[in-house]
Amino acid sequence: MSFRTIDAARAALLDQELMSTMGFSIDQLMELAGLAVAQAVYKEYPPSSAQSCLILCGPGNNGGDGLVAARHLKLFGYAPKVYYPKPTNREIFTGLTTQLRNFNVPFVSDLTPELRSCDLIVDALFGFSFKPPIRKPFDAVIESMLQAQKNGKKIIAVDIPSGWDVDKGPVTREISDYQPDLLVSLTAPKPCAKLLKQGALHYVGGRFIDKTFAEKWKIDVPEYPGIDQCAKVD
Ligand SMILES: NC(=O)C1=CN([C@@H]2O[C@H](COP(=O)(O)OP(=O)(O)OC[C@H]3O[C@@H](n4cnc5c(N)ncnc54)[C@H](O)[C@@H]3O)[C@@H](O)[C@H]2O)[C@H](O)CC1
Ligand SMILES: [K+]
Repeated sequence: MSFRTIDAARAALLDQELMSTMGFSIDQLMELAGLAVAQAVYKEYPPSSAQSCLILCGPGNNGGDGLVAARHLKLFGYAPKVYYPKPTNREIFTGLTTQLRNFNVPFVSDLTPELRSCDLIVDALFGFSFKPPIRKPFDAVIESMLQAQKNGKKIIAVDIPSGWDVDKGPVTREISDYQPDLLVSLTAPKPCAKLLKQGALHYVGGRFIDKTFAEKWKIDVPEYPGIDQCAKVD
């Protein structure tokens, strides 16, 4: 695993620079991030092999990436459902939820039956701003998600496997055995990505930086194939 990483503190600074001197808006970045996640899902688990996806969305921007991914997954031919227990009132999030309602994507509140019936779980609970330990109600959500994985469901983690310390990995007891089946790192992998188990699938997405910007931050721009929004990390 010879990729370069960016730690939690610098990832937040990089994000701020993208949205200040680089001239991006959060909507743009989130759209490209969520699209990258949906594309990585499609590449590894095409709708011919897996149809129903449960998207678990947290209270921050990681959850927003999940909402965007849900819309693209629907357009790609999946049957996504969204679990979003702590929705925020910020305009970008209310817009994303309105879009999903207009796309007839169901918002579900009873997690247990949904985890039982889905094929894929998208873990968009927490990203690079997560600080352990996990607070309620998300401790129980993550526990149920891990139980579903033991029952054969595949987990796609958005940016960080939720509950992992961004820089140190699965340090707390509750999530010590959590390993996603697929991780989609956004902009660049965080240090915890080095702790993915052998054989786990790993992509980088968030195709919004060029080589000059990447060099300044000492990260890599992956070799995105053609017009793809995500690239596999070997
Ligand atoms: N440049 C990029 O790559 C982009 C990445 N994006 C995504 O944004 C997240 C980071 O988003 P942020 O809003 O800063 O934070 P999080 O989503 O990680 O979570 C904040 C949220 O979670 C709560 N929280 C924190 N710790 C805990 C805890 N222990 N228990 C319970 N709740 C907790 C906190 O209160 C907040 O509400 C990044 O990872 C990418 O996925 C952007 O979408 C686009 C640019
Ligand atoms: K996540």
